[in-house]
Amino acid sequence: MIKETARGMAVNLLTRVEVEGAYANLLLQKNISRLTDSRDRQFVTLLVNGVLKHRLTLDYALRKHLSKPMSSLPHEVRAILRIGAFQILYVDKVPPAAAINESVELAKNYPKFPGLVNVVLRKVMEKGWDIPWPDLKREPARYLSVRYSHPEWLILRWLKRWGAQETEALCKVNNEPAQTWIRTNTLKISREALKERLISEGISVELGLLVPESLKIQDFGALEQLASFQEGLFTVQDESSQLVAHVVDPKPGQSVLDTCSAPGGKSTHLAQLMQNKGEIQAFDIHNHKLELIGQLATKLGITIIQPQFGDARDLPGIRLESQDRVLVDVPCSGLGVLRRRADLRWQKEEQGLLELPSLQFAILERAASCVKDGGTLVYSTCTIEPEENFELVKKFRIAHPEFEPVNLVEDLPFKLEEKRDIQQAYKGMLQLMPHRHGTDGFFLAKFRRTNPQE
Ligand SMILES: C[S@@+](CC[C@H](N)C(=O)[O-])C[C@H]1O[C@@H](n2cnc3c(N)ncnc32)[C@H](O)[C@@H]1O
Repeated sequence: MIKETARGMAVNLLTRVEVEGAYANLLLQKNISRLTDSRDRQFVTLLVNGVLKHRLTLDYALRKHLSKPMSSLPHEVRAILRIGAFQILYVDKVPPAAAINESVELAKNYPKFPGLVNVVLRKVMEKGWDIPWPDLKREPARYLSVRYSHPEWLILRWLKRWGAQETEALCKVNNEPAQTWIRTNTLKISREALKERLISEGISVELGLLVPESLKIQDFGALEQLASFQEGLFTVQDESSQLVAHVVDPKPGQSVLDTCSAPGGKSTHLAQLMQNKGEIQAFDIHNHKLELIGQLATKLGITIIQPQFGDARDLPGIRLESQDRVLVDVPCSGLGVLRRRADLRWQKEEQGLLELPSLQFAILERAASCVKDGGTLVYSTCTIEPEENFELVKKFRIAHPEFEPVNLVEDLPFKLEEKRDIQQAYKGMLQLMPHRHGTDGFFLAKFRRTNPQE
């Protein structure tokens, strides 16, 4: 095994991802603390996530300079080449010559390969992006797939729906580094006071524009080590996810049902908005994840959440028409968060996508049955696929005329700018897109149960 410098650890982890099919984020979490310098920890994370995200493009560029197939090389040598090429092509702060020298050093663990690594990476440096690409006009899917490192089946879906320009814009944004957002725990501190506190802890902070609790942070080491984090003054949550609880709009004292709730990001936000008064039944089908809800609630000083083990298609123990507010944050394809989850794009298959809507619909229908007369139902996903979003909502509306859409224009904590967003919001729906809104891809729909006889 290669020595554990930052680059050495990145090679070892990427090899394990490839050979064992291990999850990169879990491997990073487990191993990274062995590096004592926080800059090394950040660098390993950058290399591992960067190589996973850009793997298709990196392999395409490397293959142009290799005389043998990548598959004939040992896994570790492939990882060394990818890490080298990633630094040369994507990381401005590493001089290309340093990237090559460090890669050759790593390759010395594999006696036949330092020469090959040196020659190939020198060519990557010389040629840069100036290599023959597939033709955008003739082979748009292939071009976008290798140029932006996305699976071709996914590009084909998007091209059919949005055309080349919009698909390219989306792919570009998916490859940008994800920003870190946190949510102020307003039960303990105001956003302004938290901002000051974080600045005093050496962190760069910017106020978010979409919701009143969000802050964008930069230049932090390990968040868990900050006193403000340990005191439960905030939790990490993307800004678009923070919108959901505001759209649910629960009031103190109400009964709230969160059908798919682990690890508790939205349940705890709902509790904040309820001033920790009332009752939240938080279901999830994975028992081990329910513990996370309890841990997060305790840390944030929240006592009104009752984690419940159960399938949201059944919701055992929840009476019909008993809840003031119901949130249905369904399991989904996650294709709105490709920027944030480096290897997610390679874990998905089209067949899996096609199977999701029937599960989502079954959950939504059972959840809807729990909404009181006059109560509201919010459906949310972190995807941009219409089958899981608009089309599913349309089917629900046809099957359930007892639910009317709730106009979101007034309900959102920020002002919509684009006409098409406003039109959708009037019909109770909002689709955020990474390339148009700068957020994760996120979908929301809100309905109210009405009594048709009245
Ligand atoms: C999008 S995540 C929920 C995130 C959560 N609302 C939050 O904000 O932290 C979807 C959750 O649904 C759960 N899940 C999947 N199938 C389910 C089912 N049939 N019934 C209940 N929960 C389910 C998963 O375990 C996962 O935790």
